[in-house]
This record gives sequence, structure tokens and C-alpha cells, in this order.
Amino acid sequence: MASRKVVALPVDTIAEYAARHPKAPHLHFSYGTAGFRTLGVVLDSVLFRVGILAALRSKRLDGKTIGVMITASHNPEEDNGVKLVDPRGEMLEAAWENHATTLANASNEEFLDVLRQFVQTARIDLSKPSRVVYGRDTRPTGEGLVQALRDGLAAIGAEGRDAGITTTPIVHYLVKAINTKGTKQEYGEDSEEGYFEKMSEAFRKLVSGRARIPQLIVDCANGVGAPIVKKMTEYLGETLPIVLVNTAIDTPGALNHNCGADFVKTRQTLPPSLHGMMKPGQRACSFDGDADRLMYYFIDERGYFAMLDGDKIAALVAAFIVDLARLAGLADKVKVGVVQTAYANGASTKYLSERLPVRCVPTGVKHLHHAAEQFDIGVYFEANGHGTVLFSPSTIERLETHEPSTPAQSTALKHLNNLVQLINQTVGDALSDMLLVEVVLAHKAYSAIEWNSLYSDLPNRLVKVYVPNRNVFKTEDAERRLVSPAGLQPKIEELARRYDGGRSFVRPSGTEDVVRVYSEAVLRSQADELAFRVAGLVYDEAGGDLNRRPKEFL
Ligand SMILES: CC(=O)N[C@H]1[C@@H](OP(=O)(O)O)O[C@H](CO)[C@@H](O)[C@@H]1O
Ligand SMILES: [Mg+2]
Repeated sequence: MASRKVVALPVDTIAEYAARHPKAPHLHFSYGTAGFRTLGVVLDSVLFRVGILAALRSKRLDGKTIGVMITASHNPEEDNGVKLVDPRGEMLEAAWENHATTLANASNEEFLDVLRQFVQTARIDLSKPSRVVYGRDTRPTGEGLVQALRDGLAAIGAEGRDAGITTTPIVHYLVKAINTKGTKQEYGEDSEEGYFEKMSEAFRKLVSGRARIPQLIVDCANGVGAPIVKKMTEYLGETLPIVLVNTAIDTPGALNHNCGADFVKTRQTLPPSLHGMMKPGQRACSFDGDADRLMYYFIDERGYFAMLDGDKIAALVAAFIVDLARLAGLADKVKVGVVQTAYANGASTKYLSERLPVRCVPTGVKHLHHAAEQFDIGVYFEANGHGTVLFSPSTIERLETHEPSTPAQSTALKHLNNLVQLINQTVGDALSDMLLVEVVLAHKAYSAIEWNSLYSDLPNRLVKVYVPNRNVFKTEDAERRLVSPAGLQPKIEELARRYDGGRSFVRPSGTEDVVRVYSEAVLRSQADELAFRVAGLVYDEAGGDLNRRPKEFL
């Protein structure tokens, strides 16, 4: 049997550092879909402990680099949060989400014991090295939280690498680039410059010889997208003329305020700061606070706002990739598929299903990502604008080695190989997705108007219902049907049947203490009516206080 050097936890050092990052007794933290997320000022102890956890995860995985991103994405500026990134640039393995929650909630007195116990049960070899790369967005609480994280790393003797103020997708990129360095699967140079170079080079190749791309307005949500897109414009030069708006990263309260991808998606309207700026038909897009979500939109000739959300991006991109695979002579060798959630607009599902396989999975990027891995090329987008395209390892190899038989095949193949480089395959990336959209528009010679007319969205409405206990709501069939409370699902279906094109579903949110109701129908008024009827049903069924029943619920 191979002997194993046993190293003990440096308990004295950890205790010393931990004393500087005490946990407030009344607080409870939970590692959910979006990692830990709450008010930034209460997260100090969590970041310290996450530092230790990230180091242990690295040791558990033989010293592979783990990522840590400090952000609260599209949430208000006073919020903050933290997410861990696994070695292939993916989200943290589910079992460790529970370990993270346990460690974060241990009292100050128990903390060392809980840690010791964890090291034992998770069978972590402490003699292994530990490496962690970390970044943060522009939030004012970020700097202090980075310090707490560094103390966690120092307490356990981990090697930390500071990626500075950067986007979530860049941290994912760095993790994958670091862990594949020097291997056959090398993902790219492990630096921010490497990221810009890889992507911009692919973009230039993909649009070379195409008509000049018209100007694009980019709303940076007053967040980290601003400095990052600005740097990217230097690499892109003339190939993509960009105007940046909402770049006030130092203005208190500006982050995500009346701007950004989430604002656009939930309000279905233009950020006020863009009023008067946009010519009819001109494309604009919004990032969210950590630049992993993207929404496109334009104002039509009549002055109406038109939104091109994650579903429209998926439709545009998937059809393009299917075409390229066919043109490259790989139609029956490379299976392209799309993954959506129940929130995908019914019209998008119809459009896509007529062209390629479409799968529906529960909400949350990790479900989409895993399902997309089942295809040779898997396109996934949430309606809210988070998504990417995954090329399986064998497909990447096939694309690299396939011998084209005609010049047309060769061109299509070259485009596919450049897409592999352009797309950030670790996670949704607003910047990479934006360049991808621009490539497809350039190739198809589509304006935003033509893109939008691929299909017409069904009017839809999302309603939050505050209930005493959202945990009584349980779903099946990728969250499209309720199994509990018993008897509610048939009532929802009965209501939906009364409306032309009616569809509605109910699920508990994974990130907020609410139950969400979604509905769509052919007419706007009917989508609204259906949503408010179902919301009323849910509210009453869950025992909501009749004196506080929202007026709009029917
Ligand atoms: C309807 C909706 O937009 N839900 C969002 C939201 O999840 P909920 O579980 O619905 O709260 O936050 C998730 C994490 O950011 C995101 O993946 C998801 O799309
Ligand atoms: Mg985000």
C-alpha cells in the first residue's frame, strides 16, 4: 500500500485567523443556486470559511485550482455573495454545496470541530497542495470580503491567485485555463489577456470578409462589464463598433439600478438611460452586474420596444450551428440539441422543436449545463439571458481532424472551429455571447428586426406569490407540474385551457422566499389574467393572509 504523508490541520493558526472573522450567532446562511447571497456586510465570516473550504476542495482534487467569485450578480448594490468554481470551470459539485452550508453555519465555538470532522469524513489528504483563484465584481463590500477570503486561504496555507475586479465568466475561464495548461486540452492562456486574445482572434476570423457591422450599444449595468468590455474593444478594433453606456462603476447605488439585463427582462422595457439614444432598428444589449447574462433589444419603426432574450439567442445560434454542421458535411455525425427550462417562451420551443431536439430541465444553470453535455453540440439558454454552447470533447476532436471534401465544407468547418474558440464553454458569458450573436447576424446579414421575426413571442407574465411556506410546493416533469399541494395542478390546467394558447406553471423559487407563477397566452390581456388567476389560487391554497391578498390576484 502506498504510504500517505499525514498532515494535521493547522488548528492554532486557523483559530487565530478565525477569531478575526467571527460569525454572528443569529445569522443563517445557505449555499443555494446562486452560491451564498445576502447583504454584503454580513458575509465576512462566510468568506473566511469559504477560503478554507475552497482550499480543501482543491486538496481533495489533487491540488487542482478551484475558483471563487465574489458577486451578487443582478441584485442590488448592497448585496453580495460568493460562488465556487470546480476545476473544469464548472459550478461546484452539489454535495459540496451542503458542506459549504454546514461550515458557514457552525458557531464560532464549534467551527474547528466541524472542520476537523469534515476533513475526516470527506477523506481529504491534507498533504496535497491547494490552489485557489479568486475575483470580485465592483460592489463596495467586495474589497473587504476578498480580505476575509485571503485570511481563510492563509489560515490553511493555500496558494491564492488574485484575478482582481473581473467578471464571473472570466473567473470560470481562468480556472479551466489553469487546470488544462500544458495538456492537449489546453483551454487558453491563463490570464485576462489570454481570454481577450482567444476570443477576439476567433471573432476577427469569423467576421472577416463580411459587411461592416453597424454600431452596437452596450449597457454595462454600471458594473464590471464596463471595464471588461472596454478592454475588449481594444482587441476588437474596428471590427465591432461599440458604444458603452451605464459605465459608472464608482457611483454609489448605480449598480444594476434602472439598467442591466435583469431590469430589461423583468420590466420588458428599455433602461431609461438609453431613451433617445437609439435609432429605430439599432441593436442594443444589456449585461448584468457580473456579466454572465445578456439581453438584446431594439426600438422598432413605430417606437415600440422589442426584446431579444435568451430564447431568441438560442434560436438564432442553434439554427446557425445546425446549418454550419450540415454545410461542413457533418449533419449526421454531429448531433446538435437545445436545452431550455419551463420559462422558455412556448413560441421558441415550437420554433426550435421543428428544427432540432429540445430538452426541458429544471431551473438553474447547472441543470442546463449538464443536459447540454449530453449532445455533441449542446446549446442552452435560460430565457433571462444566461447560456452558452458546449462542444463535447469528441466533437472538438472531430472538427479538428475532419477532412472536408469541398471548399464550401472547408469554410464551414473553419467557422465551427472558430466558434469553439469564441464561445466561453465553461459558463454563460455576456461578452462571449454578445460576440457570438454579432457573428451570426453578420453571417446571416440579419438586422435585429429580421432576427426578431424568426418567431413571435407569446405574451407572458411572471408573478411572485408570497406564501407562509413555499416548501409545500413540489414539482415534477422539469418543474412543469405540481405534485403538491395535492389537487392544485388539475385546477391550474383547467384554468389554462380556458385561454387560447394558455400555459401556466407554478414552482417554488430557489433563490427567493416566494412561489413563482408563469403564464403565457396568445393575447397579452389573457396571459395576465391567467397569471393572476393562478396566483390567486396559489395564494389561497397556501393559506395566505386574506387581509393582505394582492389586489391584482383574481
Ligand atoms: C424565473 C427566473 O428567472 N429564475 C431565475 C432565478 O431562479 P429561481 O429559482 O426562480 O429564483 O435565479 C436563478 C439563479 O440566478 C436563475 O438561474 C433562474 O433563471
Ligand atoms: Mg449574473
